[in-house]
Amino acid sequence: MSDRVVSPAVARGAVASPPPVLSIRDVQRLYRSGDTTVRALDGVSLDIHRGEVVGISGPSGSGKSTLLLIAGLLEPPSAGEVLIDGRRVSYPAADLDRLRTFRRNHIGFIFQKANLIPFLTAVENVALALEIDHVPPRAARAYAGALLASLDLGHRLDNHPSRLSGGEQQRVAVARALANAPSLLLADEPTAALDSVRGRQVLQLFREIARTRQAAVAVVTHDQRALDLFDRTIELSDGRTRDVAMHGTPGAAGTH
Ligand SMILES: Nc1ncnc2c1ncn2[C@@H]1O[C@H](COP(=O)(O)OP(=O)(O)OP(=O)(O)O)[C@@H](O)[C@H]1O
Repeated sequence: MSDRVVSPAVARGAVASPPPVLSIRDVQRLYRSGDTTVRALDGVSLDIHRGEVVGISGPSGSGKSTLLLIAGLLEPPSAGEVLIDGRRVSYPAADLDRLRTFRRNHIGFIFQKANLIPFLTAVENVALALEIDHVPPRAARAYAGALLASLDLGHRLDNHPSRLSGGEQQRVAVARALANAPSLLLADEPTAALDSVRGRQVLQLFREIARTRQAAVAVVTHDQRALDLFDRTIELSDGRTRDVAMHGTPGAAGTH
């Protein structure tokens, strides 16, 4: 029996289900250099829902990073549109500078390198993300500490990055990305600098985050060994999506 309680209104279809956290609709991205035009994305559409962890793979130059830049509202598409939590936020003429606060509150970014500030401790690195958002320092520090503890870093709060392992640094970066409780996490090769055991731990952490925080997570990865940890994998080839391999229903991918 399912332990999910569904209201009668939802059961009879009277209440619409929530929109996808990320919806990319027929997006193109062209880059011009001199006389040549590169079609980095050529008509990509995809939805990612709450609780889902989706892998994005494909050969070098297939458009993966461009897709994340557009999903993260860091670049506008040349055509098409991007909706976050049902709101149309990015399209060719969109002024993305005006979305800075929206971006901070809806999207968390994780990169290959943790990029922590070396002279701040782990807890200070995470608290800074909150202070930028006008959370008072004491409250920011308390929340950052609790967040790090929830990622098994409670014993590392006062360590500087140089005293942390690569996997620990990446978990601090994950905590920093989660600080503003985003509904969408975008990770670009987050495990590339880690060995396979620590890489899997970070991906398992994403699964946990998707489940417990009902976030949507998109992870660009080259790592074929990690594909079983995604609910779905979207493959890009020459700026187009190819085969979408389903590994199961959202939240059902391996926790092994
Ligand atoms: N700023 C830019 N100016 C011109 N061309 C670009 C720019 N950014 C990306 N491209 C081109 O767009 C295409 C897609 O690049 P993108 O970085 O998205 O691919 P990728 O799949 O992330 O590659 P990799 O796995 O090597 O990081 C490539 O042909 C690339 O050269």
